[in-house]
Amino acid sequence: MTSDPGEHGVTGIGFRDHIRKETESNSDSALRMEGVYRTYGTGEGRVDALQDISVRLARGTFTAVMGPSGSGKSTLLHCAAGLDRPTRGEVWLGGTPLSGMREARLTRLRRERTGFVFQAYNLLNALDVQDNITLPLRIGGLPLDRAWSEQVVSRVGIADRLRHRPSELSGGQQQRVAIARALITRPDLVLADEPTGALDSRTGRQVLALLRDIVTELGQTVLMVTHDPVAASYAQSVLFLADGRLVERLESPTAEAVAERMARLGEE
Ligand SMILES: Nc1ncnc2c1ncn2[C@@H]1O[C@H](COP(=O)(O)OP(=O)(O)OP(=O)(O)O)[C@@H](O)[C@H]1O
Repeated sequence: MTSDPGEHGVTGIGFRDHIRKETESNSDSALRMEGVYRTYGTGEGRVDALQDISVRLARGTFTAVMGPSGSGKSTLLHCAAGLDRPTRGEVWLGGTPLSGMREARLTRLRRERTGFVFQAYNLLNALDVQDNITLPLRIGGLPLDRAWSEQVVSRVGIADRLRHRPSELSGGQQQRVAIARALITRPDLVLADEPTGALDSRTGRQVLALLRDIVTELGQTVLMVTHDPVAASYAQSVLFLADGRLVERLESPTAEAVAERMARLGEE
């Protein structure tokens, strides 16, 4: 059998396959970061907040980010969400590369493709629960998918509170509303920054179980920054940062294994 190395040779096929696979795997991924650096300041005041970060989050996965204070966790979250731009490297959100994107388009993409859950809930008390949940749609001029909205509201367990104001809800209920708001656009990536930081441990665990359930039951992808090894143990994998570098990835973490890694990285 003969073959034309120009058309079928290892190099030609390999290269085309490589490009095709890259494109496919990027759209399979909720998030991909490749060789990401983020440097703040110059000279004496220079801080290398992220150094050579490469990571890929498959859709429908729950990943925690841990590391000592100042290790770059928030910077990683912000670069992943397009809130901050890497100094070097590339970020793909749901297969779309973010570098070079104009600010207005990046803002739109962020509204449509990411959902944020904060420690402090950040709900608007002037609006009732229903309007808080659908606010990202109104801000982004996006249509309401009624079936998805009902599924989300019922899954987070606040269907009987839709006409209440956030101040009339417990902390755990408010965080559930915030999770529903993060999900309403059916984003590529839900970013959670210390989502249980303001909750007692029992309520915190219920919120973590909910985050895990939106991954397994609704197919969402969650990236969560936390200081708490128990919180991290709800994720399917944990990324450990130290001095801006990704130093370890732990699969199927237990709280004990996470705490042990953190102690090694110098944090109690
Ligand atoms: N806008 C900025 N300008 C200058 N330095 C910054 C800026 N943002 C972050 N840094 C620095 O980058 C490093 C990483 O910060 P980052 O907030 O990502 O860490 P972190 O792991 O989230 O910390 P923590 O757990 O304390 O919240 C720190 O040294 C921080 O001081």
